[in-house]
Amino acid sequence: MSDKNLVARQAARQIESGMLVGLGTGSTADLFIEALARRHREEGLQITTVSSSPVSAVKAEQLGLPQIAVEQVVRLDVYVDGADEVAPDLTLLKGRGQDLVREKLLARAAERFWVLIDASKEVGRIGARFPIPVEVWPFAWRAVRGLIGELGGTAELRLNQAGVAVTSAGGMVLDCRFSDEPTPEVLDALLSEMPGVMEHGIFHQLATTVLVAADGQVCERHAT
Ligand SMILES: O=C[C@H](O)[C@H](O)[C@H](O)COP(=O)(O)O
Repeated sequence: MSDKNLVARQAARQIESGMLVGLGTGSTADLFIEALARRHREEGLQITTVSSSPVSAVKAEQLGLPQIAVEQVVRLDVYVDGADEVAPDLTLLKGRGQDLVREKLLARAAERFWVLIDASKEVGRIGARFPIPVEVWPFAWRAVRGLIGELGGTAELRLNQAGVAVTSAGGMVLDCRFSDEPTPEVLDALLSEMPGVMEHGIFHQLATTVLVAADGQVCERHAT
């Protein structure tokens, strides 16, 4: 079994009947959805789910998981998702996919936010491997790119085979790099208050537990 599958199953085992569970997006979240659906089907686990993306919503529906719409959510018991990078203080980088707005909304609304990774996602600081995704209103992308430049960064408009990549919330994505990088805390605050920004991929002080799989074992890291 792959490390991703192992960590997904371990997280699914920790879900209890009666919970409202947020479903993340991505290959690891997919494996968690499958493991959760198996428990629902085979063990009668009684849960309600809410999805962070249309893709996860379709998958949950196909597997028979009871769902509510994100519009109905005020608080949820646990949000479970993958990440692209995890720093030692459990700051995350997310958003290689394109569903940041709902992902962060659910992560913030959750009592607990469990992050599922294999050891390859652990980094010394976020931004070490991947650029920081900043989701922008389409009309604002050049202006935001200018503001990123004023912070000493560079921003590249994300493209895909169809041309410009458009997120599930209708935004465009600037993949940003900072040579003289401010701390994640400072960058989080600066990007969050920047006009034209819908959301960004720094998840600071949101994760409560990171489950890390390596060599067939899972260990847990908890926020302090
Ligand atoms: O927007 C995408 C999400 O942030 C994913 O959770 C992240 O990219 C990790 O994806 P994966 O589990 O496929 O590595």
